[in-house]
Amino acid sequence: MAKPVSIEVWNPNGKYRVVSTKPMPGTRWINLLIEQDCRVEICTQKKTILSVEDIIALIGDKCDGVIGQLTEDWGETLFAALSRAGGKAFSNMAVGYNNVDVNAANKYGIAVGNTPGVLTETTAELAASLSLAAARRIVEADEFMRAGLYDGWLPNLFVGNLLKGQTVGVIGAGRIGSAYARMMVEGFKMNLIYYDLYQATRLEKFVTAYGQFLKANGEQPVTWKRASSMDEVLREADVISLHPVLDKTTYHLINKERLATMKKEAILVNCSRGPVIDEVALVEHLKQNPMFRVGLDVFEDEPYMKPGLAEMKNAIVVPHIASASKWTREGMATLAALNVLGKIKGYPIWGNPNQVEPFLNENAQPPAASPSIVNSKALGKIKISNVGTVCLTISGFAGFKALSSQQLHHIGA
Ligand SMILES: NC(=O)C1=CN([C@@H]2O[C@H](COP(=O)(O)OP(=O)(O)OC[C@H]3O[C@@H](n4cnc5c(N)ncnc54)[C@H](O)[C@@H]3O)[C@@H](O)[C@H]2O)C=CC1
Ligand SMILES: O=C(O)C(=O)CO
Repeated sequence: MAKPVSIEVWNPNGKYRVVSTKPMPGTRWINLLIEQDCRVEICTQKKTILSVEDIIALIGDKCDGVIGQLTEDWGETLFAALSRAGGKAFSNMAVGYNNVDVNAANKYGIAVGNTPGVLTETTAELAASLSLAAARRIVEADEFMRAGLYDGWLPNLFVGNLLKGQTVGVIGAGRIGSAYARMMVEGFKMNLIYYDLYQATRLEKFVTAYGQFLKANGEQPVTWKRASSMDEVLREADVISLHPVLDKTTYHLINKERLATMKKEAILVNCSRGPVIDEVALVEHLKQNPMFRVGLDVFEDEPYMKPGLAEMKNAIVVPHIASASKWTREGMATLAALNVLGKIKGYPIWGNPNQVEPFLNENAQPPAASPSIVNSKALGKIKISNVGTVCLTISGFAGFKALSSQQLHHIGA
């Protein structure tokens, strides 16, 4: 039997019971829920990662929906418990949902939400920060300074890499990978090589246009190339940033053999998920190649690092903070809450999870829709088309009913 968990309750008389497994930034998400007759219960237990038993205790006998975290194991056991409690909705407060067994959720008819878009630029900025910090050895130099070792300017002190004119490689050029690529190309005039299962057309157009602009101004134009294999990126790029989803196809994408194909002085950045890199192989590679550098936000056995990593001077390690800007974290909380609310209220699903701005406008009511439900197709949920209607502010289900048939379609229909 799990110990009782401590909770904070908002709007105790609300009709729908929504549980958040963690306090989340801001209050807008709470207000949006209580305005719609939800009783909001927030777990305030001083324990960073809640166990399945803890969460079962939180769900209790009656629960309409849960907002959870990427550190939690949302599988058969939890979805069965949520279903028994009458729950119909779960949302991760994260865009990645590799901690969620979506098939198990489908089995119980539970909607699974995530929070795309609002963290794109923030996460890309951290990847860019790690790239720069690694290229210019900022963490090593900072430690040196604080240790009182600086006794005067020297021609060879902390010499790093110039990014301008080098090649940036992106693996997984989706929302975040493309945003990172744009930052590195525009900010540092790097050439781009990327690998993704799909063509990143907008990104290609951006680099082409920027290259033309530079050329027109008498500068060396930047270039882009879509690689036909990931290995091509690893061989050619000077800085490589990983941004794919974590699934069976990307587990240990970077392993001993692939590390060996990279340039000896390359920089590798990971702001996706830890298991995309074989971290044991990485530690060995860092030991053998002191000029090879990494910037890591995520770890294979998070929150732990593989033995030896913490001692490596050529590794910069930060604790999974890539999405940690105030605006983004508050926005993630809002999207997660609205995903759960949308299902409870029977709203349709927003048609384009890449255009979530209307949900984030603090001066307007959010659209009556769930911003992003990843298993909408399996649940046969109605999608609302927001193409060209990003300012749509229908309020309530009646507004949704009033939409024309062109604006609604069944997924897969
Ligand atoms: N460190 C952090 O705090 C954060 C980490 N993330 C991670 O970043 C991931 C990506 O997020 P978004 O860019 O929003 O998702 P996205 O879905 O827009 O992009 C992922 C891209 O990976 C590509 N991809 C999938 N399998 C691949 C493969 N085998 N090889 C190459 N490319 C492949 C997809 O085609 C897609 O373009 C999330 O799933 C999450 O795990 C996201 C936000 C913050
Ligand atoms: O959204 C995600 O996937 C995260 O990793 C949280 O920042």
